[in-house]
Order: sequence, then structure tokens, then C-alpha cells
Amino acid sequence: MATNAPLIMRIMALSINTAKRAGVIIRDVLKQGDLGIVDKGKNDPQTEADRSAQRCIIASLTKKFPSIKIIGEEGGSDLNVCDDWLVGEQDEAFLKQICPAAWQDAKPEDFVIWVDPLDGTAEYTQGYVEHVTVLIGIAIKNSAVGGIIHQPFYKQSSGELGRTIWGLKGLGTGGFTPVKPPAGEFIITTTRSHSNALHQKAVDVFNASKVLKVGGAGFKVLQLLEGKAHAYVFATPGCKKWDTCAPEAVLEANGGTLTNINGEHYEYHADVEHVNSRGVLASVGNNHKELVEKIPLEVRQAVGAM
Ligand SMILES: Nc1ncnc2c1ncn2[C@@H]1O[C@H](COP(=O)(O)O)[C@@H](O)[C@H]1OP(=O)(O)O
Ligand SMILES: [Mg+2]
Ligand SMILES: [Mg+2]
Ligand SMILES: [Mg+2]
Repeated sequence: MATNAPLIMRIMALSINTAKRAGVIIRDVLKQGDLGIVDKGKNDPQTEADRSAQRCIIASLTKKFPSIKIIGEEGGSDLNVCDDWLVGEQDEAFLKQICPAAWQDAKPEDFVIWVDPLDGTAEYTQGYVEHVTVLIGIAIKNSAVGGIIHQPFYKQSSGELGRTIWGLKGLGTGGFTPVKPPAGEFIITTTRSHSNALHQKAVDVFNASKVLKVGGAGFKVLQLLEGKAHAYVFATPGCKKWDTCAPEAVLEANGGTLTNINGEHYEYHADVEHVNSRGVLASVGNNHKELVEKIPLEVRQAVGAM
């Protein structure tokens, strides 16, 4: 069964276990205490956990799927990793599911895998570890189709640390229970570390009943999926394709929508520009278009020109 399953199913099943292994690395680096922080730019830190988790993920996926294009946030990594970091086992429970017909015949050259080994690095270095996620996004022919969002520091009721959420368009989601956000309120989730005056203007026009400021694209989309917020607004460039590919796929597999602030989907082919230059707008209801129209034209024009 496992080796005969369609490629997308095998990639998803290996990515689930690889994201979990990366989560262990992220917890271990924090435990050991020396984060090895390097500044890549303004408000853009990288730690030993980002570097090591990326090596683990890319080495494992490359070994099993050598002809598939993989793009990771931390650039070209040394893939000569210890055996302990090489994940070869696929998640068997995931493989038992039926592959949606649309993806059954996808070939290696149709795929791009977008890897954010640690989303929410600023929050990781500041102790907001529950905002941290590992993101593995799977694009087929330009579109975000499948995604894994692993939360290394999520405390399960059993006491176990970490949980792994997946989504595949046409199949659905797993690893959590989707909840609808409360009716009669409008709660926005947004950045806590990359705001500016223009972005704030876009948030303000919604006149939200509550604005949650949290780190990471993965964590914000989880808040939408678990009914903590109605919309995710990020009206500034800065996040990249590896930040949105997995969250977009998981959210949309559950009926939500993730686009730029003009309501257009991003493209995820191998040659696309990495920056999401027109920000992010994500929602769970069926009023995405209305939300887009609320963002003032001057904000949309200014974000597009940044
Ligand atoms: N200006 C920026 N420079 C670099 N990364 C950014 C920037 N803005 C957002 N990001 C990435 O998008 C994620 C979501 O942004 P925010 O938390 O501000 O809403 C951040 O955790 C960060 O990912 P990462 O932590 O993987 O570098
Ligand atoms: Mg980063
Ligand atoms: Mg990120
Ligand atoms: Mg990252």
C-alpha cells in the first residue's frame, strides 16, 4: 500500500513525521540554551533551531524524493546530516486515506515543497514558544495544495508536548478539531512584531471587536481554524511563500480562504518571487470578498508599491 500510494500522499505522510522530528530539534535547542542568533535583516532573526530543523527536513525529503524541487527559508543547507535526523518512515494512518482524484497523477516535476523550518522565530527567541510552528507546504502546478503545521510546544491534555495538523485540498484536515468563530463578533488576528502605520490603518477599518497580536503565519491560521479569530490581516510585505504555502493549503482544505490583500491567490511555482509583496488576508467565513473591499484603496496601492 505505502509504496504504491500516489506521490502527494507519500510526500504528505513523510512530511508529517519529518515536521515532528524538526519539532524535537527545536525543543532541544531551547533546552540546551544557546540559541545561536544571527540577524538576517531588520526584525528577521535566525537561530540554531531554524538551521538544524531545516537541515533535518530538507535532507529527509530529498533522500526519499530526490527529483522534487524543495525551497527552504534558510537557503542552501548542508544535507549531510546524522542518521538521527534522517526521517524515512511515513505516517501510516495518513496513507490509509484515499487520494483525491485531482492529485492522483501528479508527477515529480509538478511539485514544489516550501519549507519554513521554524515560523515565529522572533517569538521563539522571546519566550512566546506556543506561537512557533514548523511549516511544510506542498504546491502542485503553482497552487498550494497540501500542508503540515506542527506545533512543537503545544501541550496536549495527555501531557504530551506537540501536535501535528495537516490539510489536503479535496481530502480535508486532521490532527485537530475545527471550530467556527463566535457569531456576532469580529476578531482579527495579526502580527505582533512586524506592524507599521499603513498596516495599522488596514486593521483599524474593520472596527474589530478584538485584535489578537500573535507571531507566525502558521499560528494565526490555526487561530482561524480553531475559532479564535474570523480574519488574519497582514497589510505589508515581509512574509514569504514558505510562510503561506502550508497555512493556505490547510485553511482552504477546511473551507477558508488565504489570499493577498487584493483577494488574489499567490503562486507557488519554483521561480516565483519569494516575498508575498501584497500582504496576506485570510478568513474562515464566506465573506472574503467583502473583507477585501473594506481595505482602503490607498492602503492596497501603497502596499503594492512597497
Ligand atoms: N519583515 C519580515 N522579515 C522577515 N520575515 C518576516 C517579516 N514579516 C513576516 N515575516 C515572517 O512571517 C511570519 C509571520 O509574520 P508575523 O508574525 O509578523 O505576522 C514571521 O514569523 C516571519 O517568519 P519566520 O519567523 O519564519 O522568519
Ligand atoms: Mg525567518
Ligand atoms: Mg515564517
Ligand atoms: Mg522561519
